[in-house]
Amino acid sequence: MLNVPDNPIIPFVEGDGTGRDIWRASVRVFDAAVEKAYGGKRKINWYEVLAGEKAFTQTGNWLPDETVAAFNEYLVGIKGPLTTPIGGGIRSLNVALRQLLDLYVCLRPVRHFPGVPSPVKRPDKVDMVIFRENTEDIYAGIEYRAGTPEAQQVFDFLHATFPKDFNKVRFGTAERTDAFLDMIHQSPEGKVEVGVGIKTISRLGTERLVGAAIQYAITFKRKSVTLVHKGNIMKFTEGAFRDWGYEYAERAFGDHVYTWAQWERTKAARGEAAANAEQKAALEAGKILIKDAIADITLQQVLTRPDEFDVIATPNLNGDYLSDALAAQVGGIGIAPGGNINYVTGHAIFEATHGTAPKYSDLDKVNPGSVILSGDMMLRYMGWIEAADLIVAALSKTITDKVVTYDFARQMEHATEVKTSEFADALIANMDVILAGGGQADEGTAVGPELLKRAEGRVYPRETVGAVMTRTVVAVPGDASIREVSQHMQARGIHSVVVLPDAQGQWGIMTMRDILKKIAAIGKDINGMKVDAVTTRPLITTTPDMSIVACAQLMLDKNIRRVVVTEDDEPIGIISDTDIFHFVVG
Ligand SMILES: NC(=O)C1=CN([C@@H]2O[C@H](COP(=O)(O)OP(=O)(O)OC[C@H]3O[C@@H](n4cnc5c(N)ncnc54)[C@H](OP(=O)(O)O)[C@@H]3O)[C@@H](O)[C@H]2O)C=CC1
Ligand SMILES: O=C(O)CCC(=O)C(=O)O
Ligand SMILES: [Mg+2]
Repeated sequence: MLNVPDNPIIPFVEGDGTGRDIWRASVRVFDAAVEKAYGGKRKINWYEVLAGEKAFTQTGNWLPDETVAAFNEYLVGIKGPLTTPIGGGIRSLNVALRQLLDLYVCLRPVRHFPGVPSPVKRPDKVDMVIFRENTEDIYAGIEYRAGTPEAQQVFDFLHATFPKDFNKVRFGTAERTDAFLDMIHQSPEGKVEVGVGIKTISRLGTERLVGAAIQYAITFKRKSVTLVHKGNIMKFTEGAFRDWGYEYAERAFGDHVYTWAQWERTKAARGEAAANAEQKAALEAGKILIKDAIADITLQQVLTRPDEFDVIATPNLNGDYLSDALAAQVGGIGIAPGGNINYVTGHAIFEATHGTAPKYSDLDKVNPGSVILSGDMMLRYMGWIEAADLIVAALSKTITDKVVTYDFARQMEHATEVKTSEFADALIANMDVILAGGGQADEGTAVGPELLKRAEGRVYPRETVGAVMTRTVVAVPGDASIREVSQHMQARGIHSVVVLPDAQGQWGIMTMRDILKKIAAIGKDINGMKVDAVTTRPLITTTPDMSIVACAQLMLDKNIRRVVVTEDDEPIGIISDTDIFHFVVG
């Protein structure tokens, strides 16, 4: 757990290209959220450090030592994207920072915000968290340019030591090169031009990454961790990643997980039915399923069967591909946040998934959402949950208000297209609306209240409850502290939460009014009280297909102002008398 002062120094790199516009907008959002959430009690002291083009122009160095030292000293930082030239020039500064600070997890959550346009039918089904290994693999950059003495030395070594393997380098000798040129009627060249890269994946590197993913799944009650690899082809790197992942899961988290490796062993010993029964029992007992998938089919299945993927742990390059591909499903790279984290030392640098998008540089045009949400991740990492919640709630509201940048506007009807800076203005203004209680309920966040099944993306007939209800429900356990939950309700501008089923399996509801009644009865001190103390059970519920008129009658008959909407006995929305009033008045 980090010990964060109220006025922490946080180093930042504004970034190249569009990084400049995005940073200017995002930092205003962060400052406003902290100011509004803590009434001035907390404030971030931003400390600019240089990297990339700005660093080179000012110091002649692309990544000055002072920058690395600052990230090292202050533990938590944030950065904009930095340009990496293709095919030559400097190596990635982004990768260098991850390696220098040993930020071994690249954490990239991918989830859909209601109203965000998407190329898929059910973006709401995408709720995945990518744990990308961040320090190893081919991405680490041990490679040698074709025709250099270094490349030749690698081939000479292979030739001398592993001649059979060397023969697999298709154009590794001048003879083989010229034989092919002859076949296609071209003149011989008498030379070898083959670049070479080295892929390394270690047991320890795999274990710390997979361990972080499983720990995350345990903490946030996720259902599965999928190890995504290309181990059928790269057996001793990606295949080992899978095997070490399974071994570590069983060794370090045996009480919490059930692995497909266990399933295979049981199947071999006692047959498939026994293995299936074992897995079923383990999952029913709340264990997390550790499974694996080969990378190519994964890229198809995250599209066709997104609900089968939850937490994903994967080597570096797969994670790079997967994170951009998945971002597309929930609105694109403009809203794809991330963090590079070392959970052992606590060092973390948060940054968007996207790059510098150079064609839009300095146009005040691109979406700052991904850096804003990276800041949200950073604030959560620091334990400043209230500020983070405020950012997410205001961002969500700004999008549902259809105030969006070009990337969303070009896919939406009746959107108001705004500049990067104007999006930040709208978001900050919405923080006040949220705090005044006028916002929509936000989706549950990773910490605290959890989000229940979502109804986003579904269309219900006019004049039914489904068409009018608030389509997200925040649920809390009955043993949560009322104070903490009330703070969440305040930050999100919501007036009620549902309460997870009790021992009898009955859902409950706690409204702001319930809390007020309690305060009126026992005085202001709600410290130490649990949600259960003011929860009403069982719930009075309706279904999304009930007519608005019938629902209004239900509220009058039962003398209640809010009804929870359920489907398959699970809450999917809440409808209030105010919602019905607004609908009727138009
Ligand atoms: N961590 C980092 O610092 C990273 C750095 N890079 C570097 O960035 C440079 C450019 O890379 P490139 O491949 O062009 O990828 P980019 O991610 O920079 O941009 C590709 C496309 O993504 C869309 N896009 C990117 N950012 C946003 C945003 N904020 N809002 C809306 N749309 C956005 C744009 O799409 P459209 O054209 O459809 O509008 C853009 O043309 C390279 O040098 C690369 O190495 C790349 C990734 C990460
Ligand atoms: O370092 C770069 O330029 C690219 C990095 C990248 O694509 C990523 O981390 O996702
Ligand atoms: Mg990338």
